[in-house]
Amino acid sequence: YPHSVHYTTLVDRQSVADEYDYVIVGGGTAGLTVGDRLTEDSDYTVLVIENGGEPGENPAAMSSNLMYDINSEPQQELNGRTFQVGIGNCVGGSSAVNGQVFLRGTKEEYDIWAELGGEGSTWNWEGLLPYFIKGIHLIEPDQQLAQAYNITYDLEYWGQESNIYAVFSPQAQPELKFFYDAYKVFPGVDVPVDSGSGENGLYWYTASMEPQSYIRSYAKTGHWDGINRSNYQLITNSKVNKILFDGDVATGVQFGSQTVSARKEVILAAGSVHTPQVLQLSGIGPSSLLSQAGIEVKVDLPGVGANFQDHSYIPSIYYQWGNQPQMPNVPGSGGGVGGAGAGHPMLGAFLGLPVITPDRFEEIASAFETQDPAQYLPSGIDSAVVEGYAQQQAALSRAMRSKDVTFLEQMVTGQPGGSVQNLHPSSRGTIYINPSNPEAEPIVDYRAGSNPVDIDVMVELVKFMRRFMTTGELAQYNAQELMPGSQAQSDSQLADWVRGQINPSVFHPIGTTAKMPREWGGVVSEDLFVYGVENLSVIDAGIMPTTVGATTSMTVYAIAEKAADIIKARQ
Ligand SMILES: Cc1cc2nc3c(=O)[nH]c(=O)nc-3n(C[C@H](O)[C@H](O)[C@H](O)COP(=O)(O)OP(=O)(O)OC[C@H]3O[C@@H](n4cnc5c(N)ncnc54)[C@H](O)[C@@H]3O)c2cc1C
Repeated sequence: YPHSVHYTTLVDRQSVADEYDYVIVGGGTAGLTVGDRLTEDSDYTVLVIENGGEPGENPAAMSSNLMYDINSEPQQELNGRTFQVGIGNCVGGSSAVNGQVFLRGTKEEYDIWAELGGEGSTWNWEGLLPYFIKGIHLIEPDQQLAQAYNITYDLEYWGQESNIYAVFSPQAQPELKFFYDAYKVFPGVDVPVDSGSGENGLYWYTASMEPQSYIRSYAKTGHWDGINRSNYQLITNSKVNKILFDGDVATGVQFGSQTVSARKEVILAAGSVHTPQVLQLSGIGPSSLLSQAGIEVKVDLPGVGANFQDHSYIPSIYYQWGNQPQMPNVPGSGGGVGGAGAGHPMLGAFLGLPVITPDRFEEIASAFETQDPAQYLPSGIDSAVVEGYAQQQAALSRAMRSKDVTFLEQMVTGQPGGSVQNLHPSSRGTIYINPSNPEAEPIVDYRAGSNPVDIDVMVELVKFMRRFMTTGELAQYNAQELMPGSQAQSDSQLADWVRGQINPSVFHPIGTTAKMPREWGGVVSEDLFVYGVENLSVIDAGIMPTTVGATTSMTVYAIAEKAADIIKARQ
């Protein structure tokens, strides 16, 4: 693979030019994707400014030396616990340290983005699918393994051009086929032909890794290494402090004691946690916060840092078999392949609320739908943010009634029980600068469980696991629940238990610079321009107005591919 050779210029501070066409803040997943695409045209120059350094080859998931050290505020509704805010701090950003689980959401989930964007929005499934195809290169699975395990796929949903790879693991475990067979016949569970078809249910999925070597495939290997273009430059170990303006026009950025100008645009790709910080430090954000921090207000944009969402999960529900099941007679394969996702072919169940809780989904949806939208948002939050939440409430309560919007993700490990994830939390958090030390890490508050619907949904996810483990195909194995166990039977006992168990982050932060109308608390427009100023865009995970039922990196690549086309079209 040619990209193991490093060609593209890594500049040092002395050799940064005074001016580029585009200055991209953050050399992470979205930043490098867009940097690569914009410099395919040799007429345009790009400087990417990255806070972290360069990782070595094949960085391990969650390498602490490649990550920020940030902890959340204590979570009141989760018994006051605090949580690690995981984000990559290196070239490649979070794609350098993530778990490599490579998934996309369902059609309905992306269609909600268009609905929240306004009439004529192209940020729907149909408008994003070409960018999933452009952005991701699928490598077909080993055919023998595919046959034995029912690993199906459809090349219609994938491309063959990108240097970002989606690869089926070469390893196999009969235990997964055992659970596959049990899930397949569970009431309401569909089996789409491809994990990327925009449908949910039970499917085998890929990991972001290189073909053959199975090392990490990420923004650095796909969009930086081996690209020989003098118009594509990257400076590392450089933190952007703020955006520079001439009137309302963004003209460049300041990093440390240095500045650099952008002839065409400043493009923010610092991720969901730091892009709002850079905006707030530049005077774009909620005016009350900025005044508290002593920052002159350039644009009162209350949505900056609001609307913060992440997936949440319970790490483990423990079972042991009463009667040990016989495993199916399919080929297994040995170890020896490194990297997340390489350990076994990856299998998951992705299910809508009507499948999870046929008896209660309607009650939960109507309770959510009829809430006063301001009731569970931070008190005193701007009315535009409340209006945006009201719009989301309408869309998400409909989503609760659809089996095609994924609320539960259960990654199948081959062991009984396991983790359950809620992929559509209703609570909304905030990421704000610390008014007494704005340049320090921002204050991250998930506000997890602040909307009680999230506790209800998590209780139903636990009850679903119980139903799956003890009825239908699996009933004959007489599985015994060790945790939560017999102490937590009633819904209210389960609610107490989940408050002590929920982790509010699967490291998929989104929503803090949402693409929504300004009067709904949005921060960027349909063409990704920040409201109230010119020549300033955001292209990272923060623009997602609502979560999708999937890990986020593949969606970030698709967003970035689309963003690159949008930006090029305005040249
Ligand atoms: C531990 C972990 C596990 C994950 N697991 C998975 C998974 O299995 N599957 C999956 O699909 N997704 C996973 N994700 C999520 C996914 O990787 C992210 O959603 C996605 O990569 C975010 O892309 P981004 O471009 O928005 O931000 P990032 O890729 O995080 O890029 C932002 C970049 O901006 C830089 N930056 C920040 N502030 C500044 C500044 N002021 N100046 C200059 N540079 C700055 C950062 O250092 C970083 O490099 C995981 C994430 C983490 C952290």
